[in-house]
Amino acid sequence: MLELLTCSEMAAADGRTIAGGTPGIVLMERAGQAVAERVLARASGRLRVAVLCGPGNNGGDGYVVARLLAKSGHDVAVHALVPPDRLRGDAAEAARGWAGAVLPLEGWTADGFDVVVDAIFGAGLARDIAAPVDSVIAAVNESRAHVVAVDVPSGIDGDTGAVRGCAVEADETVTFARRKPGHLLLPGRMHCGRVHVADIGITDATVADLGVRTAANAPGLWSDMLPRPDAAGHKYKRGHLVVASGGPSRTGAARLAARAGLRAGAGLVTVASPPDAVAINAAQLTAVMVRPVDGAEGLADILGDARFNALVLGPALGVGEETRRMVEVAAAAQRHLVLDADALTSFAGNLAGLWQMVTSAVPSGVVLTPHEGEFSRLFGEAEGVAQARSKLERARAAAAASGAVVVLKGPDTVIAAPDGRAAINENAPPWLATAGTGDVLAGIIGGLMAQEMPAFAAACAGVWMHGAAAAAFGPGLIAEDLPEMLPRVWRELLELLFSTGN
Ligand SMILES: NC(=O)C1=CN([C@@H]2O[C@H](COP(=O)(O)OP(=O)(O)OC[C@H]3O[C@@H](n4cnc5c(N)ncnc54)[C@H](O)[C@@H]3O)[C@@H](O)[C@H]2O)[C@@H](O)CC1
Ligand SMILES: [K+]
Repeated sequence: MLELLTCSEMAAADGRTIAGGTPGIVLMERAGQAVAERVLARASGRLRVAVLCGPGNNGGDGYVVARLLAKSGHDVAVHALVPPDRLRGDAAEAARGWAGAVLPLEGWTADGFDVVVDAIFGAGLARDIAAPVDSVIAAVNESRAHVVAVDVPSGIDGDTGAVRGCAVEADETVTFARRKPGHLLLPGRMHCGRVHVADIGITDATVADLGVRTAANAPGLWSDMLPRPDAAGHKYKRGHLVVASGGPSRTGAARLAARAGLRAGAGLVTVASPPDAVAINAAQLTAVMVRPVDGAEGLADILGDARFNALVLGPALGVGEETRRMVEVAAAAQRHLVLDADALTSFAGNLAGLWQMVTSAVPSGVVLTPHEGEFSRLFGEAEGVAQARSKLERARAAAAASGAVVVLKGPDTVIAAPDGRAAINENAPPWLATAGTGDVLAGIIGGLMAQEMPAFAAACAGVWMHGAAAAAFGPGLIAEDLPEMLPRVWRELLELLFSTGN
């Protein structure tokens, strides 16, 4: 159930289900039933419900909801954007099932309603909201009624999560078959409230046949690729991660990443330190080792030892030629690579160089972990990025343009692979946005890759574990706390794996 369907994939799933013998009106009836159940679940007495219906099938769902709630004894008012005789197909049929009055949507006010059912626009939203719907949405958002959105809050683009002009702020959203990207991407996610997924009879096989490439990031996506504790395990079998440190005044970021890599399960972790920063690093490291490594040449020397199988390059490493050469050396040596921060910025405006570096590292896999600023410096000019309609599409275009797995960070981090797979993360609490947490993320992903977890799976798992660690700690978190929460996250993950028999 982790797949996320675009509006056109959802339409295809509807179409195939209808072609398979389930009439569209039956799907609409089930959709309306699921929404009505959410409203009824809250009812302790007679509710005054406003059902706001648009001109398409989302409005059709609304008429079904209205009929079912009235039948259950609630006081229902239908307000519609167009008169029922202007509806077509299933929506027209659903409207015929509503015996009550249909009042205009224009000028609707929230007075006295306990519940608003938002069935104005769903997957068919095609342009920005204009008058008169804009003032109705404003009235919905100002009202104290409980707002239940059908499929998506009206005004939210289901594919991108964008607000088209203005959008309903729902308390609950009932969607069908699977969630859509717009339920997870910001700002859409903030408008949905709690999201329920209702089964309307679209089978798993129908969804599987669509070849969906987008998923919500959760353990089910990658748990079978997680490194497992092995009784016969040996630290040398769990990889040796190298994290490059900046100069004497810029060493903290590498140590954060290194500790996170160790907690993520890498067998050994070494901080590769400029010689003049070795004393500083050594004074603050215990389980993590430190080794003097002088720039790209020094790195090439130590990579003669095949046991150093994964590297994190970038946190506070410095922007420029030397950093770029270090990245190129590591890529040419075909090590698993996580590139963050300064390593990314060192390739700004040099997409061709980035591509060349990534392709020389193949098949080891390269993961890039830019935040928005680094992303635009790196990929602003890349094919498909400027035209992309959403964060999801931008990350996907960047992965295709670079050949690397791209982790585009933020409250709705998107992880995209060059082959088109993508995942949207949703477990990051707001307090994760604090200094140094990006270094920790790079370290976790590097630690998983050191254990030979494939790049896309390691990136997805790393992002999820990072969010779970922050959620487990709670507010007040600083970056140093994150690695210390990983044992708890591991325990929960492993319990989950054993309980599901994976
Ligand atoms: N058989 C199906 O395909 C099913 C569809 N379902 C519902 O159908 C919805 C999709 O229905 P539709 O494709 O008819 O799309 P919508 O009902 O979301 O809206 C399409 C209509 O709105 C108009 N419109 C779009 N943007 C507008 C704007 N900014 N201002 C004014 N008018 C605008 C369009 O011209 C069109 O008339 C789903 O969200 C879901 O609620 C469910 O009933 C389940 C089954
Ligand atoms: K809606």
